[in-house]
Amino acid sequence: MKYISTRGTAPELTFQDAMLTGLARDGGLYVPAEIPTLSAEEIRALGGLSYEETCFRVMWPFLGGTFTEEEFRGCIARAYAGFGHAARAPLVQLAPNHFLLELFHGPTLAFKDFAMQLIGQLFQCALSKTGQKITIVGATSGDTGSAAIEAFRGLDNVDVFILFPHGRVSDVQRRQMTTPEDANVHALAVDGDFDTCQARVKDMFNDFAFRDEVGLAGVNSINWARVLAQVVYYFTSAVSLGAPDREISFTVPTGNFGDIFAGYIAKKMGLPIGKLVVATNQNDILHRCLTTGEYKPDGVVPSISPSMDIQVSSNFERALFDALGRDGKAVAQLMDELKAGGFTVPQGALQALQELFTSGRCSEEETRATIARLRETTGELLCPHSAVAVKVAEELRDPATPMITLATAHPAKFPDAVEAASGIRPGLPPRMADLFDKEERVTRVADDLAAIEALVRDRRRA
Ligand SMILES: Cc1ncc(COP(=O)(O)O)c(C=O)c1O
Ligand SMILES: N[C@@H](CCOP(=O)(O)O)C(=O)O
Repeated sequence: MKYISTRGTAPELTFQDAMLTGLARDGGLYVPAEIPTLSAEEIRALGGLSYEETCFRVMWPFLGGTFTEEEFRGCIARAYAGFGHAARAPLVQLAPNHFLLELFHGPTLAFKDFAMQLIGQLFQCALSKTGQKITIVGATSGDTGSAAIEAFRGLDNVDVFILFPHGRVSDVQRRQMTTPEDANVHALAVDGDFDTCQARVKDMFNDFAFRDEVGLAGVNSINWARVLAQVVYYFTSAVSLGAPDREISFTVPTGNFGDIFAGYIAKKMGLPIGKLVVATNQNDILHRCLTTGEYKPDGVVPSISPSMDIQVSSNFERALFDALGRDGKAVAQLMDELKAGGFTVPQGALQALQELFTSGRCSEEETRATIARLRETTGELLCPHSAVAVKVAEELRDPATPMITLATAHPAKFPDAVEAASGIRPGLPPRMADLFDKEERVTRVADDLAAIEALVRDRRRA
């Protein structure tokens, strides 16, 4: 199994190297050269299996011998042992043929834990063999950062630097990143928005001298292993509703396009997915692009679903690569145009994307109203991101096809927004009860690549 870059000129890598490398050296993202498939019989056989066993069967064909079966099973077992629900990703019914996939029972209460807990284990397993020491840099709009810190804190051979937009994450999200005491984790509050943070992370990867000096690695969804681990819950949930013998649709609250791209991979692997619905908040660049073909970022507007406040959506590049017939040169050209302000998706590629993805947008008012209405009618208290998706799913779903809407975070991560909408203030689980009593440790940084690199050099342990 080989991994290739979406821009076509970086070296082909194994799964392990793609995982430890993060961004490709030509600025692209790694994808498998070919997508392995599961037959209808193999998918049917997933019925009734544990989350962990499904995880093994779905991911194993992508690993290409990087880990032994025993090592990989051990990583999976350790990754999900700490989840607060026996099913790991339980489904609850909202309405006839409309289901919510609760992805917030992991240690940091967001869907990021599914991939981050697992790649934390996979990194440790790989690094213990190579003896390498690495520096992880990550950008977050709130959830990736805390999940990464939780997965990698306390490790001797890994330093972690998380860039988050100053003043634009919830208090719970910020404290999850700033209160761990471990010496190997560093929360950096950047003057800017998430796009600024992600751009600086990519700049660090594109500065080869720095990259090689500090042994840079990435745990954002630019890392293929992150996306792959998120494919699993599409299988567990669809199979529990009758796949492969009936078609299932999904609605995904979308920002960096990683989670919905995992759904697309599940479909390519053979899972019969009907609609894949991209749900955006008022930062609706993906909805506009899928409707008109124009991709022109015009500034992030803060919303009550802050983790989706993104305009430069990393994984869209992976979807474009396939829609453009895997033409790395064409992708590189569009990405150059993006740097200069924006691009127009060529007609054929747009049509290919529109055949795969449907999209919708949910306003702030609609998000609040959906939180309140769902609480009243179903008892389910949604986080604002999940509410965006529920609203869009309600509008776009076909009543005859089961729709699974992804609930990506626990409402207690956004207590102010949820309380303002529903009158109910969601509480954190008892294990996090002291979050607001702990001391915060955070460094405020300007949007200045040289200064950020200097800080990383200075703080990482020799
Ligand atoms: C709670 C929540 N929902 C949705 C999203 C969007 O997911 P993606 O960036 O994979 O599109 C994010 C951020 O990634 C998030 O943290
Ligand atoms: N919403 C994310 C943004 C980063 O996404 P990633 O999936 O690329 O790590 C966050 O919460 O940080």
